[in-house]
Formats: sequence, C-alpha cells, structure tokens
Amino acid sequence: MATLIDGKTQARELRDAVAGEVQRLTHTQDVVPGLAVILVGEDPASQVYVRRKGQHAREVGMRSVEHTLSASTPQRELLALIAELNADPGVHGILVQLPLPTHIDPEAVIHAIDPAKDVDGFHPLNVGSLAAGGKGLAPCTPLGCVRLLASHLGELAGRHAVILGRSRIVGRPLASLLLREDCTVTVAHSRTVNLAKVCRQADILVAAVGQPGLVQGDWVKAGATVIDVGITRLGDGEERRLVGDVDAASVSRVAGALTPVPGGVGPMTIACLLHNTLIAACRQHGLPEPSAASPADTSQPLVHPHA
Ligand SMILES: NC(=O)C1=CN([C@@H]2O[C@H](COP(=O)(O)OP(=O)(O)OC[C@H]3O[C@@H](n4cnc5c(N)ncnc54)[C@H](OP(=O)(O)O)[C@@H]3O)[C@@H](O)[C@H]2O)C=CC1
Ligand SMILES: Nc1nc(=O)c2c([nH]1)NC[C@@H]1CN(c3ccc(C(=O)N[C@@H](CCC(=O)O)C(=O)O)cc3)C=[N+]21
Repeated sequence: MATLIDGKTQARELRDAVAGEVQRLTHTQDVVPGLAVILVGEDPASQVYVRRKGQHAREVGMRSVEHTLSASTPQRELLALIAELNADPGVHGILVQLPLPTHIDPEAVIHAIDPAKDVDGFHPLNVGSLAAGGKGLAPCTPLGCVRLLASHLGELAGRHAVILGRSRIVGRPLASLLLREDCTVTVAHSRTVNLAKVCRQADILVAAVGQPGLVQGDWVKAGATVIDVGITRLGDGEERRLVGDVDAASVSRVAGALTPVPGGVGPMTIACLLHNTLIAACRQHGLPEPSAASPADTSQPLVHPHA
C-alpha cells in the first residue's frame, strides 16, 4: 500500500518554523509581518478559508486584517481598498479570495495589487519572474505541492513529473517550479490524447483538474508519487465530504506514496501563504531573504541564520 504523505503535520511544521522567524523579526527588527485578506461576497466555503487564513496568520504572530465586502461591491471600491492596503506599511501581503462576483474583472484586481505584496503570486510580474526561473513570489498551492514532494522524495532532479491541469493557480506555476527543480515536466489537460498512457510515464503525478476520482490505479506507474490537489465537495449535511481527483482506493495499491484529501495539499497551501508573507515582509524591509527560495531545499533553514 502507498505511504500517505501527511500534509497536515507538514503544514504545522512549516507554520512553526514561520512562527519562529516572525518572533525573531518582531523582537530584533521591530517588524511584525502583516497579511490582509479580502473576501467579496458570502460564499460559505470561501468564508471558511478566509477565516482560517486569518486565524493561522495570528497564530504565527502576524498581524491579520480581514476585509469582507458585500457581493454587490463596485469594482472601483475594491480597487480603492487595494490601493489603501498597497500604501499601508503595516501590510506586507494582500490576498483577494477567488472567485470574484462576475461584475468584477479579476485581471484588473490582480494587476492592482503591488507585486511586492502579491503573496498569491498572481500578478503578471510575479508570473513572468517564475516562468523565467526568477525569484518572484510563487503561488501557494504549487509551492505546497513541491514541499510535499521534496519531503517524501528528497532530490527531484531528473524525475518525470506529469501535471494534470494547466490553470493559472495550480498547473502552470507548478510546471515552472518543477522545472526549476530540474524535473522533466509534462503538462496534460482536457485536450490531451491518451491521458492514461501519459500518466503512466510519471514518476511524479499531480492531479489538479477538479474531476472527482479521475485518476485510476491503472493510470499510475508502480511506485510513483501521487499528489492530489483536487477538492470537490460532495453531498449534504451528514453526508458532506471532500473528494480529490484521485481514486484513492485503486491508486494506493499501485503508487509508492499519495497525498490524502483532506489533509494533503490544502493545509500546505495556507502554510505556504504565511511563508510567502514572511518573505514579502523581509524583502519590503530590506532584510536578508528567507533562504528557502526553493521549497524543495529541505537542507536549508527557513531563513539565513546570519539574517
Ligand atoms: N488544495 C488547494 O489548495 C487547492 C485546490 N484546488 C482544487 O484543484 C482542482 C483544480 O483547480 P483549478 O486548477 O483552479 O481548476 P481549473 O478548473 O481552473 O482548471 C482545471 C484544469 O484541468 C483540466 N481538465 C479538466 N478536466 C479534465 C479532464 N477530464 N482531463 C484532463 N484535464 C482536465 C482543464 O483543462 P483545459 O485547460 O483544457 O480546460 C484545466 O486545465 C479543483 O478541484 C480545485 O478545487 C485549487 C486551488 C487550490
Ligand atoms: N486568491 C486565492 N488564493 C488561493 O490560494 C485560493 C483562492 N483564492 N480561492 C480558493 C482556492 C482554494 N484554496 C484552498 C486553501 C486551503 C484548503 C484547505 O485547507 N483544505 C483542507 C480542508 C478544508 C475543509 O475542511 O473544507 C484540506 O484539504 O485538508 C483548500 C483550498 C485556496 N485557494
């Protein structure tokens, strides 16, 4: 049976490491990293995530401000709030929860965020930097995937990674991150021909499509490491549950390791958001940068000891 890769525990460890650095920054530099999270509308699932982000930020000693705007908020009001947060020296990270109501253009919102405070890594400057192999802020979910992979596999160089999905939030930035780790990367999507065959070539298989149970055991090479990013809510009331893109029953008989849903990539996403906020705060104050520019670099401390 496949080893389960425990994202919940690893996320806690990363938050603890971030908390230590936050404490050090607070006491030696008088800098308290600040995170602002904006939610537009009343989607219950988004409310849960936004609350959790705020809670975890406070738990690691950061300042956290949550702005909840009504679903009918005009775009210019949201842009005005972002401008205010861009100018606020106590705010180092800004996250606007997606999706947004349809009358708001997500592109305009993402462009409005100061790239230095863009802890989601969605601003074109950060997207370009990552694509070019540079050091801009990278999106949190793919960062979480790479951390989980590195914790289980160690060195990632030379491994063939197949990524299912090419979204801006997960698939595309993950391809850039894994290239940076010297993987051989294949990105598959809804137009890929013979998906099962492509998947069977993977040493590392990442499913980020939003199709419950799409990946079956016979799509997986024996011993492969499988990361399940998908989160779909099924059922109501007592029957409510979260399911991933991987059919865990059949895949766990073939794979070497598998991330669970829940308890895999999800918790790592929030921990990486806090880590990005720490990095952003260091950079904005001209302080030495966290050394773990590469999330796969588990040999390095989180921040240079001589920082
Ligand atoms: N754990 C976490 O922190 C996060 C989890 N998620 C979850 O990850 C999943 C994906 O999210 P996201 O990337 O935003 O989704 P999108 O809907 O933006 O993208 C889905 C991608 O999957 C591809 N795809 C869809 N169906 C198939 C199929 N049958 N075969 C092959 N490829 C397919 C699409 O192809 P095409 O481009 O051709 O349309 C597209 O590239 C969702 O379940 C989401 O809830 C997302 C973000 C964070
Ligand atoms: N600007 C923006 N940035 C995001 O990073 C972003 C976003 N918008 N919109 C929505 C997606 C989704 N996302 C998740 C975060 C945590 C869990 C998570 O913690 N999941 C837990 C369970 C959660 C539960 O129980 O509901 C787990 O998988 O164990 C899941 C999904 C971030 N996203």
